[in-house]
Amino acid sequence: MKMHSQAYSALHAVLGGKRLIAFDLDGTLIDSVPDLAAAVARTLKELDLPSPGEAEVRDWVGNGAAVLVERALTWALQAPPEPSLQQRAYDAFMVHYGAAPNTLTTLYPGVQQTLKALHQHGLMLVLITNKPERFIEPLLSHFELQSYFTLWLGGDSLAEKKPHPLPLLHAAQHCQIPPTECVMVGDSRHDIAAGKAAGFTTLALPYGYNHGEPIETSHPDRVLGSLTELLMTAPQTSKAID
Ligand SMILES: O=C(O)COP(=O)(O)O
Ligand SMILES: [Mg+2]
Repeated sequence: MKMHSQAYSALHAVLGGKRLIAFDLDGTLIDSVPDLAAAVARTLKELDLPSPGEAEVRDWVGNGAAVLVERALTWALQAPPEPSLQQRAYDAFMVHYGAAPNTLTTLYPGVQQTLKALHQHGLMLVLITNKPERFIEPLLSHFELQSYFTLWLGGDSLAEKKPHPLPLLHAAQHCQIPPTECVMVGDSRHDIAAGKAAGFTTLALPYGYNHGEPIETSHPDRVLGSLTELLMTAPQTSKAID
């Protein structure tokens, strides 16, 4: 057990000098796969195709709704879908998910408390997800998180989505904060790649959706055990980056 005098503020160690934190949504703040999987299952059933389970859908999340639907169809057909079927399935998925985006979805532990504390600490918080923009506000509002965010961007808000750095650079510019003072917090290789390309510090969470790969393989600046590690005063451990 380390002495209290050796304790350090993880908030300062991780976020010292930082002014903007960009959060990913699915797999970082919310465990949304149960509702995504239910919407995918309804979509495929409607098309008389076999339905995948949550475990499959978990590995398909990360590149937005169109790619999720395309992966589900490719799995069900064992071949890439024709464009007309892809469009029908996408339209059906948007209706099904839009009708029930928060029935089975839960917040990960410590999310509310961490966002509130960071916001009170004066950090600018933005949300950058690959989820279609129309689903963001209903989810944030359901979980009472929207007041913490200055800006949110979906996968269809701009011309490019993660892993492209555009949404991150757009957020930094919107908030007039240089990328060197910005952090990207996410669960997938797309968050880490976008963060690195934008010149943000990258923090990863290991519990989300990363196509079945450990997030360490994307070499984030630091892997957190949970979001609350951004706030805790903790003894120095091997997890510190420098
Ligand atoms: O919708 C997705 O595919 C992933 O969304 P995320 O960027 O919030 O993880
Ligand atoms: Mg994610």
